[in-house]
Amino acid sequence: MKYYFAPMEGITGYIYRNAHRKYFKDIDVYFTPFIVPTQHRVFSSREKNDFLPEHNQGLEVIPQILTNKWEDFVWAAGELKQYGYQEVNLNLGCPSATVVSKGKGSGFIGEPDKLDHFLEEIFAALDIKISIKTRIGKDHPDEFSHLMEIFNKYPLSELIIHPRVQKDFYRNEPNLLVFKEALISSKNPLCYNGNLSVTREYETFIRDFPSIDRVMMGRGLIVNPGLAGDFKRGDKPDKKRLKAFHDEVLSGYVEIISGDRNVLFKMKELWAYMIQIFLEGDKHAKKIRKSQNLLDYKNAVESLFEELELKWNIL
Ligand SMILES: Cc1cc2nc3c(=O)[nH]c(=O)nc-3n(C[C@H](O)[C@H](O)[C@H](O)COP(=O)(O)O)c2cc1C
Repeated sequence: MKYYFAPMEGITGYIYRNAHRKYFKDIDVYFTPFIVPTQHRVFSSREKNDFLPEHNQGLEVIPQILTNKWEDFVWAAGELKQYGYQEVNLNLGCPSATVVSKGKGSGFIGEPDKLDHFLEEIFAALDIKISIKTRIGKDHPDEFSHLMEIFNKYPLSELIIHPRVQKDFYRNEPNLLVFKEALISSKNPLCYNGNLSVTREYETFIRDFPSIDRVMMGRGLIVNPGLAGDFKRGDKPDKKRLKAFHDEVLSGYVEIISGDRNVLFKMKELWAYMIQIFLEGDKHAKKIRKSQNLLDYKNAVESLFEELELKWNIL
């Protein structure tokens, strides 16, 4: 089984990815949060810093592109190839209103003819591997069989399916029935993504889909950065490793982000997930949320690691 770290905008940038790689070795491929090429033909400095090879040493990284203009995709993929990337990923999943209203992300799968034309152009123009990360429809799962006919026309390096529709956002259960049909109809290799957050869910999934050889995890990995090691070997990280990982992420952000407030914003977003592996974390989570400067924040985190137990040490 290959384990992919899902792209997560605002969270899985290069600081996070490098810290993760240092303390948790089980991820085969990291995907960058989406890059949005524009007609100005420049990447933002945030985007560029994220994909620069010197910021991704020793990591297997696939940059993800979000656009519905084939010319912009071709430009961005061509640039990324110059930086040494051999594969890029197209985002057909982002459900956010601002993206969808522009016909991008999961908005793009609501316009299948336009998508087909886009794919025709990019596959004709590019000499680089292209994968797709998609939802199963904009409004309804019934849309997926037609989308699959389109995907099947092109030699994707893989099709990553997050079996929800745009309107689900991240709610509701992934539609495994549609995924099962995709397994039969896809001419391209498939990767599954969605709600693989604990061993029980993973074991049920691999029992039900024994032919799948790659899975992508997002939120579950932010909650428990050691999730892939747990899936592989039942290896659950201890507090020492989690703390060292946390400290590495924090010092990375302190180095590149100016101002406590902005650093704390990033760290607090992480804690919204990480707190879930601690028993009875409410009081400590509140202290972290309320911290206004780095000193308060560090004290709150120190006392959390000292005082709280990890859920799996008790169960
Ligand atoms: C905060 C957040 C940011 C995300 N950013 C991206 C993104 O940049 N590109 C993308 O394809 N998916 C993005 N996703 C979706 C995830 O990659 C993944 O498909 C989703 O979380 C479902 O997988 P999970 O149940 O394992 O979390 C994002 C999800 C969240 C919650």
